[in-house]
Amino acid sequence: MEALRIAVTGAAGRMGQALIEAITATDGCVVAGAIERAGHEALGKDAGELAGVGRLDVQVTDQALDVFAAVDAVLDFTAPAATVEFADLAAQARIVHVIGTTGFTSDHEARLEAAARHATLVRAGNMSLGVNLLTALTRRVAQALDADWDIEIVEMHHRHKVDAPSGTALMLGDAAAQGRGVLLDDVADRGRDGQTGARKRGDIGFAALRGGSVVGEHSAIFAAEKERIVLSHIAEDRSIFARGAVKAAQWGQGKGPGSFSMLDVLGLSDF
Ligand SMILES: NC(=O)C1=CN([C@@H]2O[C@H](COP(=O)(O)OP(=O)(O)OC[C@H]3O[C@@H](n4cnc5c(N)ncnc54)[C@H](O)[C@@H]3O)[C@@H](O)[C@H]2O)C=CC1
Ligand SMILES: O=C(O)C1=N[C@H](C(=O)O)C[C@H](O)C1
Repeated sequence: MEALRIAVTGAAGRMGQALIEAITATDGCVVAGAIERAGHEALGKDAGELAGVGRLDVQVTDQALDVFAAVDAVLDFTAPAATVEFADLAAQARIVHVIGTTGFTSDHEARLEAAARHATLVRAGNMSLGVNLLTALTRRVAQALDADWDIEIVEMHHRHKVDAPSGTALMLGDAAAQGRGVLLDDVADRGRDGQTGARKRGDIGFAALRGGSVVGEHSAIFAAEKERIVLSHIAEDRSIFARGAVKAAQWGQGKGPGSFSMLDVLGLSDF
């Protein structure tokens, strides 16, 4: 059987390098393209050497269209404005677009939905097995409890992270809202400062901490009178996200077009 040809966008980034490593470690998958933004110092370098896995004879390029035409899937952990452009290219090339990027606005979301009419998109604010299981558990717990239980989502990440709340925190908040049968947009409290007034019953609150090299920590807290349930996940290494993304690329072959989640990939949609 032919190897699955996978390209990585943002190849020089923290996740880009973890993705190159994960692809090379997966039987039946090869790195067939590596993309960086125009002007990046990594352009022209070997993608394998950049990621510390040895020479792969794949040069980092900014010519995304050429790369997309020659691969079966692209793993994209970059930035929202870049990802919506890549989604259009993936739709043209009819390839699987695995999107790990976070921080989308509602305009970006609409563009991704449009692209999904032609492309197979697999999207998740977090691609690890553990967080997706936590997401399914959060929905179940929220379903079992009434609004006497206040829900708060707390996350901590490294000092370089540019979006807040994290994509994972929003996934957990959305799961909690679904469990409660409400829309997250109607109940989310995303920033408290000053004279906020008392907590509103039914709100889902978010708090984001930033510092050091923390890979990613998330808790969904259910707080009632005199008791609390805390569901937590701690990411110790970016390889957990990268492994999930490679699995999504494999799963997406022959599927779609459409927009899928990691819960679909992991068979947790009905958990
Ligand atoms: N869904 C998940 O499981 C995870 C998602 N993420 C998300 O992935 C994204 C990237 O995170 P990091 O790797 O930590 O960031 P990073 O800043 O280390 O890497 C991003 C890379 O994308 C490149 N890039 C930006 N615009 C580009 C363009 N137009 N074309 C090509 N490359 C471009 C940058 O030059 C950079 O090398 C963030 O949105 C983060 O939240 C991160 C970890 C796990
Ligand atoms: O930026 C990161 O690093 C991470 N981003 C994702 C998020 O926004 O939740 C996933 C993970 O927590 C790491």
